Amino acid sequence: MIEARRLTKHYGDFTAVKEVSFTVAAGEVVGLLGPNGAGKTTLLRMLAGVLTPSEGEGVVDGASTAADAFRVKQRLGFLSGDTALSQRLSPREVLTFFGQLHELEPAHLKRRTEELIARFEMGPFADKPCGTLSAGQKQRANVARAFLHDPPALILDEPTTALDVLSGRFLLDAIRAARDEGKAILFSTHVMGEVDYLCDRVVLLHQGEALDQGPIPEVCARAGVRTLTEAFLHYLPSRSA
Ligand SMILES: Nc1ncnc2c1ncn2[C@@H]1O[C@H](COP(=O)(O)OP(=O)(O)OP(=O)(O)O)[C@@H](O)[C@H]1O
Repeated sequence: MIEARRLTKHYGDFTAVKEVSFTVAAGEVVGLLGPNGAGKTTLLRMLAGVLTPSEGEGVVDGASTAADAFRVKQRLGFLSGDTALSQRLSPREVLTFFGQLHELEPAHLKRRTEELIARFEMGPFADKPCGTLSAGQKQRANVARAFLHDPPALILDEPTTALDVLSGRFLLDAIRAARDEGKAILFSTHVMGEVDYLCDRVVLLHQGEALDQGPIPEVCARAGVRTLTEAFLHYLPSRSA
């Protein structure tokens, strides 16, 4: 459903992502893990079709990010780390605006907007200008926007950023529910607890390279350790030199 095929990104002489390949199947949550600067955002932006790879390609639901970026945007919900909501519009207006861009039928869009406002507990602030909302409230609106057109694939860049423990848990449960509906979900994080709670498989990224990938027990077993944090530490000394 989501596929990275030898994705590579050079910024001048610097290689931010190097020949990374993996897949995310329908009904699966894959965690992209890596320390600051590992290349997670760069990789996710290439897969979402908003950043052109230097080499390789991304595929979402059969559509190539290079050849068919429009279809990729139809089939994908993308939560970007730097999404800025219009300061003057309310979350309800933002959802309506993006639903119109996705050409959702008006009655369906209205129902879907109400459903997401209820599901993400946005009622108390749904009609306030986004410029007046807290970071966590804005993040809920952004997540609702990614879910709006009910895409079969979701790419979420550090979705729990700015959320308190309760809101974060609430979002992780929403991701699980989406997985159970058969969606393919790829999300990035450096919070290992989220990964244990949510992920069927992980991709460990460091300095632009995939160190290992697979189900958590297998990744840990290959590194000869018990936790993902230890798995990272196992690989890092030889790479950071
Ligand atoms: N436009 C750019 N020009 C040059 N270098 C860039 C650019 N964008 C990102 N980089 C570099 O590429 C590397 C990977 O950045 P990226 O934002 O993908 O990492 P990340 O894993 O998402 O980090 P974080 O967890 O801190 O958000 C970093 O060294 C960053 O400085």
